[in-house]
Amino acid sequence: MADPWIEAYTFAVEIAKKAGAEIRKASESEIKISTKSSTVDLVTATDVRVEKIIIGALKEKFGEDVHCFIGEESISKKGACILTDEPTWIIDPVDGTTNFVHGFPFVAVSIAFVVKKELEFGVVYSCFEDKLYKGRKGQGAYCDEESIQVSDNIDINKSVIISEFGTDRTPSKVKKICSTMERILKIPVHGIRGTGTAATNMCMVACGAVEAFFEIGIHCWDVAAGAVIVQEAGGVVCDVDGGPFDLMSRRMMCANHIDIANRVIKEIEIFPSERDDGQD
Ligand SMILES: O=P(O)(O)OC[C@@]1(O)O[C@H](CO)[C@@H](O)[C@@H]1O
Ligand SMILES: [Mg+2]
Repeated sequence: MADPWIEAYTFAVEIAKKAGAEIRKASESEIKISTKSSTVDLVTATDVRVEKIIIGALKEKFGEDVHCFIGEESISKKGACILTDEPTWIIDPVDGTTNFVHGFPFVAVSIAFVVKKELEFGVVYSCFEDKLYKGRKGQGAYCDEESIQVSDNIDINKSVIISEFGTDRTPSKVKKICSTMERILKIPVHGIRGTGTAATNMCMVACGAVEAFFEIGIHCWDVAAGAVIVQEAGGVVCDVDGGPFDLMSRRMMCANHIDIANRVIKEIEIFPSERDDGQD
């Protein structure tokens, strides 16, 4: 049977690179900053413009009303993200906006494609590193054209874990995030890192640079593409309580091996987070 999504996969790689070039060009001019859910949840005109470029190119290529779209900067204006069985693009045009504003060189374009609620493929372009990560269901994961695999280290005491502080400054949440970081450090692990973009963090798991990444408070557009790439690189993706991964839950754990995931999960102090789809 012909591969129905190969053209979409190839085009996603092409448009991610074009979007990355736009981000690099925009970084050379003054960046005007606005805020969203909190004073530290930043958005710029580049986020909005790059998302329009990506969605516009996809609609031109595949037809105006053929696919559905969940984009960070368009959806957030309308509220809940409703994922149907229709072929759907899940897009974060600039993952790591704070980094983009500060010139911290980890900024990713994240494009995922979901069919019948199944992740079909994911593309993450780290545009200042000029590294293109991609993964297709059943067809492996790559960085540029090189096949990538998760780390083979299953000794937690020899692991590096990624997590983030997020953009919610509610004191009770900040306390739980910091306490979780302290508990993980004291396992002990070799270190805790964070690039400031979930998509790139997941690619660090996929290419074996770290053993695990988890975060509560991310959105579907931050992790959809990375989830495919980690799974296709031989890793596991689940909920922060060890249950099945739920794309709309705004929480995620990914790791090179279930034993590492479960060991880190023991230290996570979970706090509630509204779902992307608005369900309870
Ligand atoms: O708003 P952005 O930049 O698209 O994404 C937000 C984000 O970069 O912030 C988190 C850090 O807490 C990341 O995990 C997540 O990807
Ligand atoms: Mg973003």
